[in-house]
Amino acid sequence: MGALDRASRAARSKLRPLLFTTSPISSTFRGIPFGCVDRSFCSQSRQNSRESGVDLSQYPPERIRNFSIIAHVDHGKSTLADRLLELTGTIKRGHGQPQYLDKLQVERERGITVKAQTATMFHKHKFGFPDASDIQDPPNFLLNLIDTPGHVDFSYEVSRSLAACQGALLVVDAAQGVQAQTVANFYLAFECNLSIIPVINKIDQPTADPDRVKTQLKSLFDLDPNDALLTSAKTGQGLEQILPAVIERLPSPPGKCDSPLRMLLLDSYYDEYKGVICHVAVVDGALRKGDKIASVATGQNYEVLDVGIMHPELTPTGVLFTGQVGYVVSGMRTTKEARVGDTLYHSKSVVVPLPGFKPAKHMVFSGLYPADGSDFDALNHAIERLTCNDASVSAAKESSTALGMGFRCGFLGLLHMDVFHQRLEQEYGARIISTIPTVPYIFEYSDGSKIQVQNPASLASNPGKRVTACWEPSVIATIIIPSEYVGPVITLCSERRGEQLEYSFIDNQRVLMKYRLPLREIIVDFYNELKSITSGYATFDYEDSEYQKSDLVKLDILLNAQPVDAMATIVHNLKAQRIGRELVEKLKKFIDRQMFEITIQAAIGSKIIARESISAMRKNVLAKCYGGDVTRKKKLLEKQKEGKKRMKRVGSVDIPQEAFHELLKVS
Ligand SMILES: Nc1nc2c(ncn2[C@@H]2O[C@H](COP(=O)(O)OP(=O)(O)OP(=O)(O)O)[C@@H](O)[C@H]2O)c(=O)[nH]1
Repeated sequence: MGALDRASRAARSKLRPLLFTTSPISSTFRGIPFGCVDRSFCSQSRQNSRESGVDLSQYPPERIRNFSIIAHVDHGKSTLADRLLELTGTIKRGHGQPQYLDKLQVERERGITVKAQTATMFHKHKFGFPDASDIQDPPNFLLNLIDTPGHVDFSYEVSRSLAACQGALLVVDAAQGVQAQTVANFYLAFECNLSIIPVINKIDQPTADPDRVKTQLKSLFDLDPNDALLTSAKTGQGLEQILPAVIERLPSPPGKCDSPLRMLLLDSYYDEYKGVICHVAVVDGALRKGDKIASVATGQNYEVLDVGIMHPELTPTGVLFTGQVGYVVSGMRTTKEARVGDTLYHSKSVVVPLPGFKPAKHMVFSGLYPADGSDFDALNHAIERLTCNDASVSAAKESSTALGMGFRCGFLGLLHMDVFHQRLEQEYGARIISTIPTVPYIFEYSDGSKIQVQNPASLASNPGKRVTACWEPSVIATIIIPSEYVGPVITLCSERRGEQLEYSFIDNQRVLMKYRLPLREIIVDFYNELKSITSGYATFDYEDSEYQKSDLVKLDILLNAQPVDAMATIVHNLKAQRIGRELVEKLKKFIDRQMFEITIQAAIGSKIIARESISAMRKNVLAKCYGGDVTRKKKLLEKQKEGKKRMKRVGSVDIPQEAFHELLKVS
């Protein structure tokens, strides 16, 4: 029985009372007039809770709802978040910037969310409050919305966001229906015991079929079809139901106002002026500017220099109370201090640490080197800063004979790796060379010792020791496709050494298949190929599974008979010949002719399995520049010099940056 089945069974047996809280008003605050809850809580804090006109003392836990928006990629999370921010007046209608919470350049360029973003909204909720004065009063609810990424590589962001929430809007595209990441995200929320409100979005589309989606929600998750809200984030239809449903169906945060402070560190990023800015959820107690706080993880003490909410920009409030989500600046300067999942508390108090988060599991490793060796310090600085905002990346220093000093980095997937590279270049101006991505293999030697290999180069022949066995990580992949594409998908999975575990219809048109696949086989190009053979209709998600015994070999690339450690890779024996040939051909295409002949070889141990050569020639950039203009000649020579900077000299051979990039694409 697969993990999904287990979770599904669990869902069916114990979910019902948990998820379908359909009563209009939760008894915790039914009939409590606004402003009358826990007066002592309000009065003790009023003096310093108004830094920017926002009085957080008006929002005890009963008046707070923390919720995430989760969905498959492109089902409309960020657009829906925009509409909710507009509805509550948090941002102006027609602010001219769609997907407001997708702030990173990489998110805007790729049209995907990669970082979860929190925004605090204030909302006046009238329904169910018999006290008429309540309606006259200012907004009576504080809502923290967390927009999450949809792509499988960023599910760590999703699971961290869910830890700060008590509920989630599960958004499903009315035309596409439930997709692979809808399933994955549902179970993430389910495991966190969140209450779920199903939202069927994009009902304005001509092909929308909300009834079919309701049937899927019922059959897959046992969600009551009557609980689903029908919306269009594009036209605004049905949106007015969302916030009342959030307030009435989701529980308030459970913390204790009069207990010592405990804050969960959710996320952080580095700001040039303020240092590290931490996003926190206040689980118990209250935090004020000037307080002395300590970290459970590092034992270090800090003074709170600034504290506030994301509304949606940083808005100082001077205080955060139980159940609220906001930011804290406390003079932390490095990532090593701001540990995601850490518990922060008042220095002199004694607290039980919060459970924190499971450490991120790195699925893909690759070497990152400065394109120009002298930029190592700059790259070091950039990685240090960026890992502060993306705690799921690991980075350890390593050195390569070919590329000099660099880092071995661990990522959650290939898209994650790609996005990290792009952010390094865009946000920090770093120019990098990355080596062929690899997965963490396990090798056993004749003396019985076992090692995990994250860098193929480190698998150097070990004198006196022979490799006796090896294992590779596998995943359980969930693929949802229209039934007419079943044949090609089965062929693709078999070519990738997959083993079918499940085949079932989720409605009368679509099939859900589960495969066990070696992780190595899906990290490069599997998703693209799957999309192309199913005309874009397939959706795919995976969870890691156990290690499986495998027949692996180290494939070396040699330039002029010298092995290039940065180009070594570990492959399955059966595929070694083809991959070796492809790597050699790619390199031949990208390496320019030089003053001497270059031989490129692929080898397993001492056996050469593929060979190409590039004949000698000096590239004369001035060849077509007949006669006269000396400035034009100078310009061409300058350009050539600039181009050379982007080359990496390995032995005596200059290799352009693109050659390394191209090698990443060989599977
Ligand atoms: N027709 C229609 N299009 C919508 C609706 N909501 C969102 N879209 C469009 O769907 C596309 C994806 O929307 P996003 O809000 O970026 O989706 P997302 O789920 O946040 O995407 P990721 O963050 O990449 O997972 C955009 O082109 C939106 O304009 C809707 O209700 N109707």
